Amino acid sequence: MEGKSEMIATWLKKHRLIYTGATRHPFILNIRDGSIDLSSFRRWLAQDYIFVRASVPFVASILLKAWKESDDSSDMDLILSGMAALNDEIAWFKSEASKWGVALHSVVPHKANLDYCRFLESVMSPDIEYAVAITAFWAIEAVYQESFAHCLEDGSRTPEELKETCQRWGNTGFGQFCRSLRNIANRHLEKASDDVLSKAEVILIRVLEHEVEFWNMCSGEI
Ligand SMILES: Cc1ncc(CN)c(N)n1
Repeated sequence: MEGKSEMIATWLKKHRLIYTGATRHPFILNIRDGSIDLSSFRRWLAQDYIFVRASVPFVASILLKAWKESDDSSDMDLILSGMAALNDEIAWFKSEASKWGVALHSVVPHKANLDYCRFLESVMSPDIEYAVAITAFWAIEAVYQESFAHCLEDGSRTPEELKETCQRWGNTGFGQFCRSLRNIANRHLEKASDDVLSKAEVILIRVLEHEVEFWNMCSGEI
């Protein structure tokens, strides 16, 4: 096995194609170039609300794993701040939905969303090691950070009414949060057995696949 000190960088190089597929999906490129169909945006808003609610027990399970398995108490502080961010996110979705005329209580989850939520639930199992689960958490957050930050870069023509959404995940504070998660994941992967490393690599690929399917669903492609 090659050097274990920056496993995430090694895997991102190896799986660059799917990573780019998740972070530069047409749904995001259409926000960035201003051609997004607003019915796709509404679909995203409704479906992502369901996903964010399912993320709460997922992040809680990681908090529990950190408490049991981590040698560094600052891991818990970071994960707890991620929980607090989810609380804000849920409130934001509610107010954004009322702005866009989306009735959140009557949203039916699409298959890609159900599959992704089911996957989250599988990672909550106590059998899944902390290093594996934190790798999944990092990947889930990093895809949104990289995607929405791209919509705010110089040269983007993101519609004014979508800029707040892009800021939510594309801001530098969230970027720092993702870097800290990545550092924690790397630190635990460095000490992990080859068996755990293989599981973490597979989980990373699964997250990226689910993210692509999620964007496809929002674009109305499935
Ligand atoms: C599908 C998806 N992936 C990631 C995130 C960022 N928490 C999200 N809100 N939704």
